[in-house]
Amino acid sequence: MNKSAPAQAIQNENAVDTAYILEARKLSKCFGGLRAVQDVDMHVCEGSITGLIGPNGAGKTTFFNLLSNFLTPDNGRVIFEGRSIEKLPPHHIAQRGMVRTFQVPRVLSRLSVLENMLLAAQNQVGEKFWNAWFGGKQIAMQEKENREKAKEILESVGLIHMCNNYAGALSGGQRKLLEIARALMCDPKLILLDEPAAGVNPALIEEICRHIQRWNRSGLSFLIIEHNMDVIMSLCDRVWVLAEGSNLANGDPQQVRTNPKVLEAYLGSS
Ligand SMILES: Nc1ncnc2c1ncn2[C@@H]1O[C@H](COP(=O)(O)OP(=O)(O)OP(=O)(O)O)[C@@H](O)[C@H]1O
Repeated sequence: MNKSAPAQAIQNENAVDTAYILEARKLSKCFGGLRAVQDVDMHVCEGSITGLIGPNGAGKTTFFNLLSNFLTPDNGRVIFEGRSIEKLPPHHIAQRGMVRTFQVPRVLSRLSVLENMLLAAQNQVGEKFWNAWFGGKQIAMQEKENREKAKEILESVGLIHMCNNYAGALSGGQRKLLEIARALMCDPKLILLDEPAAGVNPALIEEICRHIQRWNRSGLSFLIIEHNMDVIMSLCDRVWVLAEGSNLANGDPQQVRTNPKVLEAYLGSS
């Protein structure tokens, strides 16, 4: 894991830097006349925790939607582990190892916590599994493995005691945790987290941060949108700043925090 990899300029359209697990090149998206994301470049170094910040309406969630192809970019490329993914459907991107969460967690309220986890595993095995293993015995074996894996992950995030409860009975913070736990069922290499601390009580925020650091130590990379600057400052190696849909700045958290352009963008938006 290279925590102190220096930023390297994006060189030419086809050169791929293998130190970057994810790279966005000139990504753009308009909604009618509104340029929500405009020519945005960004990279995430392998093994890093990278932050994405900016005032409300800066284009952060739209940018996540473009990275994960929940929205089709008007222009630009998304490169994950050296290969273009901007034309792949979201579930194929997840199978390659990049998974995301949402600002408002998308848990299935009327399924149990455990069932929510098992659904994520089905996405992971996808067509490959169903095509290759049509026999009931193999499916049963796979289900047993998934169940064990789900319980292990739930245990590690402190939700195991709720595994048979409806997901709808979880608190807002616990839903965020379940969404991250569900992402782990896909054995990701990179997780995109959209505001993991929003609406979460301080004790649970600390717990979520500790989990993120623990998973990161074991090799998982993160890209995190977050308004809570304490979270960004304590977790991130590098921070990218968007304002009005464009790149404003990037650097280590301290550089970004004291950058006059960044301060102005935030103060100007209040
Ligand atoms: N589906 C959509 N249709 C039209 N406009 C949209 C759509 N999604 C986002 N926008 C607009 O694009 C701009 C960027 O929105 P986005 O949600 O990406 O910002 P954000 O930085 O994530 O904001 P916040 O921090 O408040 O969540 C906003 O002006 C928003 O109103």
